[in-house]
Amino acid sequence: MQDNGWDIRLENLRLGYDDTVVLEDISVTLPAGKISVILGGSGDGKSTLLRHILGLKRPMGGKIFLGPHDLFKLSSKEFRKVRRRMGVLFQDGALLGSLTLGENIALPLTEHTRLDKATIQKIVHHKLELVGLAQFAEYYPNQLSGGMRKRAGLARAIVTDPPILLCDEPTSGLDPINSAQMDRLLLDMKKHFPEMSIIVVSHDLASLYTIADYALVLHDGKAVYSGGIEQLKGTDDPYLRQFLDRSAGDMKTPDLKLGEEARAALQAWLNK
Ligand SMILES: Nc1ncnc2c1ncn2[C@@H]1O[C@H](COP(=O)(O)OP(=O)(O)OP(=O)(O)O)[C@@H](O)[C@H]1O
Repeated sequence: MQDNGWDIRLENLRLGYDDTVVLEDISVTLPAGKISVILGGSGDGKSTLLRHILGLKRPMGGKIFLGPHDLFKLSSKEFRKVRRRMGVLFQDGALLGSLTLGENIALPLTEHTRLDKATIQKIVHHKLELVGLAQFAEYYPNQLSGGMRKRAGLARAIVTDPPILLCDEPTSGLDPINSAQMDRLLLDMKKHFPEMSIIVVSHDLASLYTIADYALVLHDGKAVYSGGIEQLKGTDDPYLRQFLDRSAGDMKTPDLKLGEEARAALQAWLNK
């Protein structure tokens, strides 16, 4: 299976659940060797798109190509093979509490490969080094901070050197220092794996400006922007501007008055 540079190509995608269409007309290529950030407001379909790219759900229409593979045309054996070539960093790191960090990170290799123990240990150590956790291999997840658990989740996601790395809200729940560290790590991943397609679902605009080469913005069931980050920064599209400037647009706080009578009654009760 050729692993070099898997672009993710979405062709005329229509995604949804039962009779409800969530996203339509999505035709975008998320390029290999770049960090693409998928942005959108709550409920705009980011997780839905991620779920489909992961092959967990079949599109209502259109195609998803991962590198040369037309995801939903593969035989079940090929499908499983392709799935294994996707590293996923889940929001909470998704580590198993009963296993040490080293064992957690080794898991995809012990489960899916016949590599010998010494080789697995070497790979695990290398990945832990990449995320700055080499000395914590024997620790259990509950002995680590949230930021460290996310970094460990990243080490596990890349343990097989996958051509595709999908990260779901990698900075959510992290303080600014840990968020900046995670951004740095994702940039390091790009350097270390120059052909990897790194896809990040995020709400975090600071992180977007730091890590993204490419952005896909979802809104109202459509891709309202797909392209380079520099063009996005300079956009004069009103929705995108509002989104990027985090403004509430022309929404105003309504001028509601409680009314003298109610205010007086409240005051009287407070003074009792
Ligand atoms: N399993 C499901 N069954 C039916 N509808 C769903 C399901 N999951 C999500 N939806 C609907 O699909 C739409 C998009 O949801 P999705 O979770 O993809 O948005 P999101 O952009 O990831 O939101 P958030 O940022 O809040 O996580 C929403 O209207 C949601 O209610």
